Amino acid sequence: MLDVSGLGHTYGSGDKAHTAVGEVSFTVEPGELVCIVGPSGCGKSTLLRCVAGLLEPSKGSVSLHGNAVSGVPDDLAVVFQDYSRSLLPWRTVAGNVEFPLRDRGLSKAQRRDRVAEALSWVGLSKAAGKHPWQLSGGMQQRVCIARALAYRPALMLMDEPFASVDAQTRADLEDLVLKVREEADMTVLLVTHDIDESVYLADRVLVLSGSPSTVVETLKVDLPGPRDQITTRGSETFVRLRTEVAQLIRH
Ligand SMILES: Nc1ncnc2c1ncn2[C@@H]1O[C@H](COP(=O)(O)OP(=O)(O)OP(=O)(O)O)[C@@H](O)[C@H]1O
Repeated sequence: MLDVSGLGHTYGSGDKAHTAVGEVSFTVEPGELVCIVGPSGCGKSTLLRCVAGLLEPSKGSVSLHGNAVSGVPDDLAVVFQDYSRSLLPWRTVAGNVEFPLRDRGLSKAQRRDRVAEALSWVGLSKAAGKHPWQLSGGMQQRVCIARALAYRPALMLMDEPFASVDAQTRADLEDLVLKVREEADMTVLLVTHDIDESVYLADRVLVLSGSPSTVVETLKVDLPGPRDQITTRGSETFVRLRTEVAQLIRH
């Protein structure tokens, strides 16, 4: 579905040039959940912004369904870390989720059904009429996830989506992503700096080196489903994989 080939990005030029992403190649297959993990500042967000078409890479290419990405593709939704700046404060929760659907060629009834379905996936049906500022941080991030789901993108990109919420909410949101990904048959590419989170969520973990980043290793996560915060994280396979990722990042 997604093919990233020889992608690199340099900010600035001349003396001030800074190469954030060296050369990165990978693919994501339909239905996969792939996590990108790497040391702080290695260029994870830069890479994701290039994949999203928000930033033009200095070299290499990105293609979605075989079509070169230049500009933000229609078939893609992004969930950012900063949920408070992602939502429109003057619109209700339902209004925020509906907002991107206006250009999808859907009738009013279809839009209403999609909003109701997405809000029920994230457990926010009862908050449909509230405004973002009336919700907790975790609930606001659930609205952002619902908005992405209602859009039904071929690919959902998530940039450190749980970094700004408390530990318990983070665990709940991780499980929410695993659940809705099954229900909505989503393909997800998620960036995180949290090694445990990457192993817990992913089918494959892509480990990046320090900046200018390259792919150090791609690890297949052979953990059985459904995953569970306590038993999965306590399993021998989980501990082996998280140790492997930690060692790869350290080198
Ligand atoms: N707009 C910009 N102009 C210049 N340099 C930038 C810009 N955005 C990011 N950088 C630099 O590029 C490098 C990679 O940044 P990026 O945010 O992609 O890394 P990251 O791996 O997502 O970091 P973190 O894990 O800390 O969020 C950093 O050194 C950063 O300072």
